[in-house]
Amino acid sequence: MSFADLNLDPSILRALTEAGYESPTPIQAQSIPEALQGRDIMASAQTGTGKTAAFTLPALNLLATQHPVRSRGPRILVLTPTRELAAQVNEAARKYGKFLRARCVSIVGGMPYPLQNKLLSQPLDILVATPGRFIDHLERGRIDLSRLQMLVLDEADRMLDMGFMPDVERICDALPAERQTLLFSATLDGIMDIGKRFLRDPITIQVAGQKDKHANIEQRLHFVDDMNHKNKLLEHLLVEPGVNQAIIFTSTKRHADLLAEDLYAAGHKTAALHGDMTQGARNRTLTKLRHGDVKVLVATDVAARGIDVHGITHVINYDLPKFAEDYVHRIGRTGRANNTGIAISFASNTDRHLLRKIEQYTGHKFQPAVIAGFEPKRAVRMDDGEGRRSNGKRHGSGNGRPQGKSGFRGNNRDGGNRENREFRGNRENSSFGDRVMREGQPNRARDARQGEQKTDREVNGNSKSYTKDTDFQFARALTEEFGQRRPRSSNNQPANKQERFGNPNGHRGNNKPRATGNKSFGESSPKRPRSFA
Ligand SMILES: Nc1ncnc2c1ncn2[C@@H]1O[C@H](COP(=O)(O)OP(=O)(O)OP(=O)(O)O)[C@@H](O)[C@H]1O
Repeated sequence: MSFADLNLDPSILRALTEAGYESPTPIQAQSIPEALQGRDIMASAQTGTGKTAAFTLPALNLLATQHPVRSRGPRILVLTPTRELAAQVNEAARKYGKFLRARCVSIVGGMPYPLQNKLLSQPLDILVATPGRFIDHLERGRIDLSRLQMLVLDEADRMLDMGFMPDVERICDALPAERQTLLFSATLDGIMDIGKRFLRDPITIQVAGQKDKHANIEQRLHFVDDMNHKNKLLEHLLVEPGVNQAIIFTSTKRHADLLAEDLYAAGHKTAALHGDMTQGARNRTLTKLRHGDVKVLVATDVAARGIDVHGITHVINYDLPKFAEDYVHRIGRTGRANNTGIAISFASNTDRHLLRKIEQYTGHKFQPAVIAGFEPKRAVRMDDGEGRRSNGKRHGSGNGRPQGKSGFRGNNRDGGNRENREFRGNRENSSFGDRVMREGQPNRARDARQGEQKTDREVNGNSKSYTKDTDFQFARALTEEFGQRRPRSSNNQPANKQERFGNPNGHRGNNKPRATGNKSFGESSPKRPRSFA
């Protein structure tokens, strides 16, 4: 099938040819004809399979016909759970709607109101928004909904998880009842109820069951003894041939910052991406990732959601996600648009319950892999319902020596010959990530210091303290900011990991580069923390 068979407006076909698209992906081939018929749709497909175009193209096709009502308001509203995703959808709509001269605007939280007010006062066709900021503008009477024909709920599963459904309900109540509604999600599990509430007689389209998904992503698992082992393995993996760009996921924003700083100091073009950064900083980091100026992104779940960057060859789960759905979204940052990718997860024996949840969700059974020179010292237990045990599958050349194209310095997990290590000066006897490691382990001296732990305001004038640490707390912060939202139940878990861990240095962020001594990875010297590339 070709795009020409889909009955799309010629100006859209021209834009697709210019984008280099030859034929529709399965989700596009199935959704576009139904959407063009005016049907409401609930659709799910694997990450990276072109869901954005699956709803954007029929939405744009509406614009080829003039609306009878002459007003300025949007004809299409796309709601996304995150700001980054909104920016990406907006960009895609502009690309595909280039020859239609579609007027697309993105309105998200964290950006100044005056500019958004100005954008909303101009005539527009497609409005891409996060629910909270949309409601803000709606309540202030800044959005004219009289022409609205189509609502798209993108990443509906995530909107549900992040507690946006009450907002979505309020928005749906305000929209014309005669609209068409398209719902796209990575999974339809738990979404059916939403379909009944917000869609009219929807057709359900599911491309590949959960078990068939991600065939193009090689999923590896490495058992690790401790943080030190994890860091050595990470150092090794990042310099393996074939790594173009990588996203490393950590469980906390604080750890994302620390790991990014240390990787940067080790010579990797690294940046962090998480919800404590300003939206401007998040956008700049993503632009650098897109341009290849950032090679290693250390991110948390919310911030990295939906990132579509072609060069990402590797996803590394430095910490396993707490929710199996997040695993699927993480690994989906690689292997996009028919490419292949590698997803590597680190786990210890205490993570087995998380592994089991992921296995149940994805239908993919992990076979622990071992890289020569990086074998776990503790016996690996991969128990499942059948009592399976494994000591790990050997991965790599198996010549007994660690691999890596250059600068390997990791086969020395107990310290050993530290003179040859890169981190000298004030970082003697440490490897990158050691601070992350120290933060993750019990430390009496540090615990004793906890009472005097400083906030960032005290240290560097930044009002953010790192006491709120997980993405789910970020979701909660959004809830507090915009009212009404219902964070998922696990938000109520003991929140303050970071408070428990304390801070080994008593403070952070003095913005001074650390001495890095002989670097083996790259040449540049660190100049500042956080946005390092
Ligand atoms: N028909 C096509 N031919 C070639 N490339 C395509 C086609 N459709 C989409 N793409 C490209 O595939 C990539 C992934 O598309 P998209 O971001 O829409 O995936 P997705 O399913 O929404 O992923 P996620 O669930 O992770 O957000 C994009 O870079 C897009 O440009």
